[in-house]
Amino acid sequence: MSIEVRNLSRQFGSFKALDNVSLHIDTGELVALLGPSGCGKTTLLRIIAGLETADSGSVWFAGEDSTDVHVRERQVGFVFQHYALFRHMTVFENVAFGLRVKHRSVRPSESTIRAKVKELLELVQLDWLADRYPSQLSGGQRQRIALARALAVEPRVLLLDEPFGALDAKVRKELRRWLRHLHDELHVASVFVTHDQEEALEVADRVVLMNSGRIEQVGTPREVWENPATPFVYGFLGDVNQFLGKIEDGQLKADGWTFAAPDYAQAHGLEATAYVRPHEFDVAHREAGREGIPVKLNHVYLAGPSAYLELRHADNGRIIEAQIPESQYRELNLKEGQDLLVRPRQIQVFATPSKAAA
Ligand SMILES: Nc1ncnc2c1ncn2[C@@H]1O[C@H](COP(=O)(O)OP(=O)(O)OP(=O)(O)O)[C@@H](O)[C@H]1O
Repeated sequence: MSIEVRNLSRQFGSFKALDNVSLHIDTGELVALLGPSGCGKTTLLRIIAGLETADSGSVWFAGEDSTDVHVRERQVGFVFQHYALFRHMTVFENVAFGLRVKHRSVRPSESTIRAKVKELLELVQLDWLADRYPSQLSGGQRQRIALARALAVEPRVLLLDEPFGALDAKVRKELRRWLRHLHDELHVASVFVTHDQEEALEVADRVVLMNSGRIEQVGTPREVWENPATPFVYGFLGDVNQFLGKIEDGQLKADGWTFAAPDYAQAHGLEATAYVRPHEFDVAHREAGREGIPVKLNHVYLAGPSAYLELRHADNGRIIEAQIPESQYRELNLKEGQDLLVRPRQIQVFATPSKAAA
């Protein structure tokens, strides 16, 4: 079932938690809401679920206006970060709960409930834990049971709020891959909230980047990573170097380097910033006739297949961070204190927001 939200806004007092948010999610899509703490991710998820109401805007399920449909009738399955299972119930009874509390007229028979729970436990690959209590499970197992419980009522959409937030890095990684498989099997529309960019980029079909109650960009992981639409997205998805300067004739001059800025061909004297990711620099020794930004190698940090170089601009002392393959670091025979040149391979220029708006 597709989900659509149109022009949603929500204020808490004078604080705008959501500011005119519109989004469409297709059946079968797994979408990540990604952004810093307090940007409105959970509020958006809760409004989609029907747990929270918007001040204005609408929520559509399968093309039908569901803004005023009660949470119970929306057929959504939820999983929250600290979604406590019922401690006094076995795993089996936890998963059966949503079916047992159905109104008598629609409640399945006991044998149907038992078959359904068994099937769900097999789906989350934990059927062997049916008789255990939540306290006898690991964190990852508990989250999978919470998912099985959410799925018991056959939700048409699955909403997950930081479902793996409280788990350690290794378990998180396993569970997010597993979620991806499960989602594909179920073919529902799923939305999950995360502030972990790696999690969003690895698992989701599309990523919705949120900031201060607004959507900054929606795209596939590749689109948002390769073509960040705004400075915020650039900064949020990984490390980035910034070069501040002024645009003249479609070029940004900053830190002794000329950055192409074709989007601003007509601008003159406009303040702007070039963004360069650490791995988008070529690094070379300084030689006569070779062009680049002159830097000194301050410090090298080796981490597995990559070498992280902390470089200091030779003229103004500003720090530039570069990342090169460890093999290249060895080939270049780099030593701390050496004079080097760096050349940006890929850049993006954005006008400084306040000036652009003026
Ligand atoms: N019931 C409420 N009353 C007042 N303010 C609220 C309420 N719910 C949320 N807010 C505020 O709205 C903003 C957005 O909250 P929300 O929980 O949606 O953010 P989030 O992006 O999910 O953050 P996090 O990643 O920290 O969970 C926050 O500043 C929060 O303090």
